[in-house]
Amino acid sequence: MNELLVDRRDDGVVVLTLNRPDRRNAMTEGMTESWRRAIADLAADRDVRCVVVTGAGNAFCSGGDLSWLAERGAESVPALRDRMLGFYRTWLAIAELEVPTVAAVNGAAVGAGLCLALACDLVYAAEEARLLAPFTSLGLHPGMAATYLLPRAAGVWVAREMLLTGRTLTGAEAASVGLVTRAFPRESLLGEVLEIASRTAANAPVATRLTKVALAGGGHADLDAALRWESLAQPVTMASDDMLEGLAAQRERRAPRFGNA
Ligand SMILES: C/C=C/C(=O)SCCNC(=O)CCNC(=O)[C@H](O)C(C)(C)COP(=O)(O)OP(=O)(O)OC[C@H]1O[C@@H](n2cnc3c(N)ncnc32)[C@H](O)[C@@H]1OP(=O)(O)O
Repeated sequence: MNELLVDRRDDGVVVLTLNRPDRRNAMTEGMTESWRRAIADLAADRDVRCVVVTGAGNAFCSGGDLSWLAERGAESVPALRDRMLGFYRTWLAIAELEVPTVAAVNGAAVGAGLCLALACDLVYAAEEARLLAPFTSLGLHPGMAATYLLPRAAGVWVAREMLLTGRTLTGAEAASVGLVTRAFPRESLLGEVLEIASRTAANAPVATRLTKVALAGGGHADLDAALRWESLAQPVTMASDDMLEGLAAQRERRAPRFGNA
């Protein structure tokens, strides 16, 4: 079975579906390798406008495959360090894509699976989805940038509760504390996300890529850095045909027809 499904839609949206529903889409080495190739392909493809990540079946992703952890073998700490760094970097390469990325958290998002969702630019969850990061109850230090991604998304108090006590949030609770962008009823989640992704994909590609890059990682560190970036990036878009097309479309009350990235 293909553990990662890649669906390229006509509107420039690509849907990546983690596909091990019987194991709640737990990450294996095979899935990780498929992910590495898929992200590299997307990074090189100028026709891609937006990437959606979701899970097959009733879960988003249950994190690292527990059977791999249980059968850890005799690997040394330095060897495990290299392996884990490679694992984290492969999955979090989604954060390096220049196009907007959207997580559709259709069900449980656990540990590294939750971090994968939080590495996306927008995160929408099913209201009843369970979101948790139970590393320490498994005897593990958090990984997959959990100690960075959770406080950044939800603030220190919620992040500490999730990482120290193992608190589980529903999708609705996660939306109310700002851990995710918004929650939808499970049955309408994917439709809503595809609609949002399609709208995002219809915006001017260069302006969208530059905006995504500016916002990645939480935005610029200070006012001056933001002004310096914007005073370079905004003129790039002012000089583009896309801006003329956007203005004409607004004037003529029609949808814009933008060029390629
Ligand atoms: C380096 C990375 C570290 C981390 O990511 S730490 C976090 C590790 N992940 C977890 O601790 C999650 C463990 N799983 C769960 O808590 C639950 O599952 C869920 C909340 C995700 C879903 O619950 P439900 O829908 O009730 O499913 P179910 O009956 O618990 O599981 C169905 C089958 O899926 C297997 N499974 C679930 N998660 C994993 C996993 N992470 N790795 C390997 N297998 C998993 C189960 O064992 C079971 O299997 P069977 O049907 O044979 O009993």
